[in-house]
Amino acid sequence: MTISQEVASGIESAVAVAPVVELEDVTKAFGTVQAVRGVTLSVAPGQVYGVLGPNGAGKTTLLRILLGLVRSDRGRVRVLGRAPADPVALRDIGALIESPAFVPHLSGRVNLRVLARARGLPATEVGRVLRIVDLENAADRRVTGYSLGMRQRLGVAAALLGDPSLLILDEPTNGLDPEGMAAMRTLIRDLSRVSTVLLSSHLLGEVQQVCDRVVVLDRGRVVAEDSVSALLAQSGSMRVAVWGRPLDVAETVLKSHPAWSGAIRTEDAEDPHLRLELDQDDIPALVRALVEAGVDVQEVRREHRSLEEAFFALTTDAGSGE
Ligand SMILES: Nc1ncnc2c1ncn2[C@@H]1O[C@H](COP(=O)(O)OP(=O)(O)OP(=O)(O)O)[C@@H](O)[C@H]1O
Repeated sequence: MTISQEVASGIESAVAVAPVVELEDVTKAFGTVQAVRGVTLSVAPGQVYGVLGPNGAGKTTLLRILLGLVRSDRGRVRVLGRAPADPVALRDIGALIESPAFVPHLSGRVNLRVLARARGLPATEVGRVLRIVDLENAADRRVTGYSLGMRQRLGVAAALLGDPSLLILDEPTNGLDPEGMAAMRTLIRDLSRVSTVLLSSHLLGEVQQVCDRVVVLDRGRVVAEDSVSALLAQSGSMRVAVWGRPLDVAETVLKSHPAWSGAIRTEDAEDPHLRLELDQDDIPALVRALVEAGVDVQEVRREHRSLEEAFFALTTDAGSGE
């Protein structure tokens, strides 16, 4: 490789990995309320990135900072390599923040046309985004007759006008029924093939299913920032269910071991077994101890904690230090 080729490929890879969103020590207070406290994170291109946290955690404030709707008090914010509200960056960002506002007595299509025209986009854009969100059949009906799910999809369609490379969606599944949620989830995954998606949610199951990476906020602070799988893996203990005979002996063995003394026998008479939390992956040691005590181990089942449990562990731990 010549030096110029090396430089070119270096530039290419630098561009390829340049974060879409970068926050460094970002803080925002509203009077005495510290909405966002020292948040640092980075969103890579093509990711579905979740901003997760309970009510009041600072999720919406964070998204509003990215869009330049709120100014941070401190810290560095870069969106698509530019400052928030930079017109060049804004042209390449689609956003759905809180409930989308549409003219209710106009059709979905006309609402989108108005928005497209205001942004100098061709009318063909409207057909394109309606197809993506699967609203073509309802496009000529008045928005007032739309279900909440349809309105949310219309909101996403509006955000998609101009084919942005970054989509910011605030609670996109909020208020939707399970069917609407599933449709939105599929849509978000589809969209992530062409755009980076940053979404906020307090619905952990949703985030677990749709996001590649998440930041967990609690009272404005980052309590975790990682891939969903890593967050689940590192979230401490896992739960294990043990079937063995005689179960009394198995119970005595486990209860006499300091790390496993929390084992409990299930109430289920039809399917008696023991359940316990393990601090680390010490299933082999547990099986060995049981076998050495003469227990026939029939089954040991590992139950992964959900992101929900991991999340509550994180936010509870964070709160206990205050
Ligand atoms: N414009 C504002 N003026 C005063 N306080 C605000 C303002 N915006 C947000 N806050 C406060 O900042 C904190 C974080 O609010 P934010 O809306 O960002 O949280 P959230 O995680 O999006 O919560 P939710 O899930 O309830 O929407 C809250 O205590 C909220 O009351």
